[in-house]
Amino acid sequence: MTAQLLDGKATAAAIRQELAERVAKSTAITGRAPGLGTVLVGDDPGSHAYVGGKHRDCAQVGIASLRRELPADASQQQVEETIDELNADPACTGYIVQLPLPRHLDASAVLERMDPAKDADGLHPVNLGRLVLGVEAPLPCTPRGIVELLRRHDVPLTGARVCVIGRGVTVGRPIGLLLTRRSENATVTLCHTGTKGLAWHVREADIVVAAAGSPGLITKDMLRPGAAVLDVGITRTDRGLVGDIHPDAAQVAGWLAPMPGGVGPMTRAMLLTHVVEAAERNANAV
Ligand SMILES: Nc1nc(=O)c2c([nH]1)NC[C@@H]1CN(c3ccc(C(=O)N[C@@H](CCC(=O)O)C(=O)O)cc3)C=[N+]21
Repeated sequence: MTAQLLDGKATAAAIRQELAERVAKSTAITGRAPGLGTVLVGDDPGSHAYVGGKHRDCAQVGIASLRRELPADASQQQVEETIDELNADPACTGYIVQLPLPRHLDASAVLERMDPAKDADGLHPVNLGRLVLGVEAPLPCTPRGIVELLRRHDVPLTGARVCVIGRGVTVGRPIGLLLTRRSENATVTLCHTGTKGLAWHVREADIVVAAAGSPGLITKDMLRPGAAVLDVGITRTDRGLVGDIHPDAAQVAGWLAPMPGGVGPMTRAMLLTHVVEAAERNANAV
């Protein structure tokens, strides 16, 4: 067997087309295109590349770009002033603070200073709290992108056994909250570096979400034949970008979201979706 493709690249392109129509409508009502702000501190080439990709996506769907770039030695106060400015700017519909921030900065204090209504990443503590409570809010982009990718490929979620590997705040920690909502109704096991018998947990799963940042961690012998496998890991090596799923896994999996071309483009599409949803809320208030 060779796995069917969970094609994040094509799915994200389809979502961008849908969003372009919605942007045109909300812009007609409010008289202003939605704007995505990005706050980028320092000169990490990876971060610059990611932020560049987000603004390319914006241009495609008619969202304006508000780029804020600060030097690697920017002070906490400088970063917080940038946050205050975006909170107050009516041209900024939603924004993100590109993570990680340089180590001398207090990232939690920066995130908490954001207006939760402008949180395009769904990572503001108020919005994460709303996710726990089941109150509507922008969702973390990668988990929402994963659910959307599975839905659009008709991978069944109700009753599915999902094994998540990794407990990071952007993916592993929140995805269980999405997938165990009544509307998704999956059963989720969260594995991490302290897990005993990882292979056993993975083999039980109908859906495997690998978000550990450990290259080639999930091998074909660990998988239940036919499982849907999603690669969320990205590690930069001298061989280029390497995911958490070993390439051989495609021989056993029923579905595969590869890296690149799987979850990454979906994450970006969900970021745009949050900006459009915020713009539509603004248009409804007109
Ligand atoms: N506040 C914040 N929000 C984020 O969402 C955020 C962040 N900080 N910091 C870094 C991580 C990483 N991340 C990626 C998003 C898309 C791709 C993506 O589109 N990847 C392409 C390949 C890109 C390439 O070739 O470099 C793909 O998988 O096909 C990758 C990584 C978002 N992050």
